[in-house]
Amino acid sequence: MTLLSVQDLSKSFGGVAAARDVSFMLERGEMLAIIGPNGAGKSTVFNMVGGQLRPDHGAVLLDGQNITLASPQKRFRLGVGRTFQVAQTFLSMSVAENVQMALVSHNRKSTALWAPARMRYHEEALALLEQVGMAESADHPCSALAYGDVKRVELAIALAGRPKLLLMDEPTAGMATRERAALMDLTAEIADAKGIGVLFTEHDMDVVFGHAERVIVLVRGRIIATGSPEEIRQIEEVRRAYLGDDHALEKPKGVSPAEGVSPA
Ligand SMILES: Nc1ncnc2c1ncn2[C@@H]1O[C@H](COP(=O)(O)OP(=O)(O)OP(=O)(O)O)[C@@H](O)[C@H]1O
Repeated sequence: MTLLSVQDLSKSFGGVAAARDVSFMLERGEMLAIIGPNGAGKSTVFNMVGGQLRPDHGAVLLDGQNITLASPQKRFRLGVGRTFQVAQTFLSMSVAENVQMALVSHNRKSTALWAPARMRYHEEALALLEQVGMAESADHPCSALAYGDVKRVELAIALAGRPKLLLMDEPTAGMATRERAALMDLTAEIADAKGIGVLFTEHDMDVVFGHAERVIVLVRGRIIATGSPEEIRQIEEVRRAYLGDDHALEKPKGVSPAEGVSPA
């Protein structure tokens, strides 16, 4: 069964139609990017999938279950994980404790029991940190990490909820170019291994064309194209939507989009 099915989602703010009849599907293990110029409606669509915004009409189905009106918390319990544009970690806590908190929360234990919970889920947290290459920093405070490493910890936190679907809002914002490719390679590897569908918005076209398997192009709230990165790059209408940024749709230098960008 299709993991995520988005059907005719529409949302207006006053007179502005931010999303108009947006429909798409996402399969397990797939990396799907939503791109579009500023104000195209990317965040609006993303937030309707995540539950932060209620659509005017249309439906969101996860594994066939209608979650259109479910709260973000309910979606989380059903397997929708999310990372944010600005990483959300507790800086004063250690790397491991941040992941343990997420495990406690996923297992619905009250965070009021946090003191004894410090001992709980330590092994599981370490296993998740191992997956994102951060096990060696388990005891460091998050505040001591480089930003790219914080984003890896955030990925481990999202994985603690055992998501089927991972929503990543501008995952590489604020990161150096090499770190961007490495984070997205890691995400693709984990998504593939665990069969997690990943939906992400992204302004960096190198990231999009190097790491998405499929791309949706939104312009003024409407999907104007869907296809592989190679197909999307060839569509004249898409090129026009990006006029003013002549090189936005060029191939990343020396990289085949099918192979992705190699980690640094
Ligand atoms: N809460 C809101 N109230 C009023 N208008 C809104 C609201 N949220 C979005 N809009 C409008 O809806 C349209 C789509 O906005 P949205 O933020 O979804 O676009 P975006 O593609 O994510 O843009 P960006 O790339 O700049 O983040 C824009 O015209 C925006 O001004």
